[in-house]
Amino acid sequence: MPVEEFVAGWISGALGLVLGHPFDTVKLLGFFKGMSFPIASVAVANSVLFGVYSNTLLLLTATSHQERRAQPPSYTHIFLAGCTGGFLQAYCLAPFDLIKVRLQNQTEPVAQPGSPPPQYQGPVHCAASIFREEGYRGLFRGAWALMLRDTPTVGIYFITYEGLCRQYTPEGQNPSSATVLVAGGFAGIASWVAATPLDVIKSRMQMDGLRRRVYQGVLDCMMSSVRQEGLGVFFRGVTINSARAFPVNAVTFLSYEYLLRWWG
Ligand SMILES: C[N+](C)(C)CCCC[C@H](N)C(=O)O
Repeated sequence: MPVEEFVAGWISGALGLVLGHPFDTVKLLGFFKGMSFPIASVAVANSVLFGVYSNTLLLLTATSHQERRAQPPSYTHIFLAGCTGGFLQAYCLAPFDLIKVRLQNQTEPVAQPGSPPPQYQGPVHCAASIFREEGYRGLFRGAWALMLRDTPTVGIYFITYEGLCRQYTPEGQNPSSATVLVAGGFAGIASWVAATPLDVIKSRMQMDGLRRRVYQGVLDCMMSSVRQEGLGVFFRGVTINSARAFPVNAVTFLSYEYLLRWWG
């Protein structure tokens, strides 16, 4: 199994994250709080995403990444490989994403004097507390919603990226840096716009169970959110998600492409 895609995915994910982290946390006014933990987890997830995508394409089309410019894979194969990558990365990401959401949600904009200390002291303490209070399955709270969010939307991610690259690149050539940046940025926006409805539901499921269980499952969470807040609830955060997605994914794809070219 070619491993360079996993390594390139690892590094490019980390670079993208450094850029995206302030956007990710600004929703909750915490800014650079807890940077090292997301770096590690996003790097792992991105490595799985790109590694599985590329190796699934290899299985489906029998072309390695070096051969793909000369023999471009079909969009159906790109979509299927993307969905596979999205599905498996969601599984690996689930506990890390849960911890991230729990830590971000306890961020107070201004520490209130005399207020009780935060429930979780850091990622390890958070994981241990969830395990103690909610069991092993507690670490996978919201994982279904995460898989539903990422399986189709990572397919959309790679289709958009490849489609835009092909549009602006003469046949058989490598896309220019500008093309990779723009195609990567728009791939990020397209997949995040599509992912936002389930992203909202996923985060609610992950926060559920902290005090008492409110939702029965993904569908129940969707229904009660719509009932209480209207359809607009599915677009909560779509602007900030898109603003974050452009630079993060422009840098992710640029570094991924260049690392692979550099390694041959
Ligand atoms: C599928 N979904 C839209 C959720 C993410 C796809 C892009 C992944 C990238 N690491 C990022 O964080 O933007």
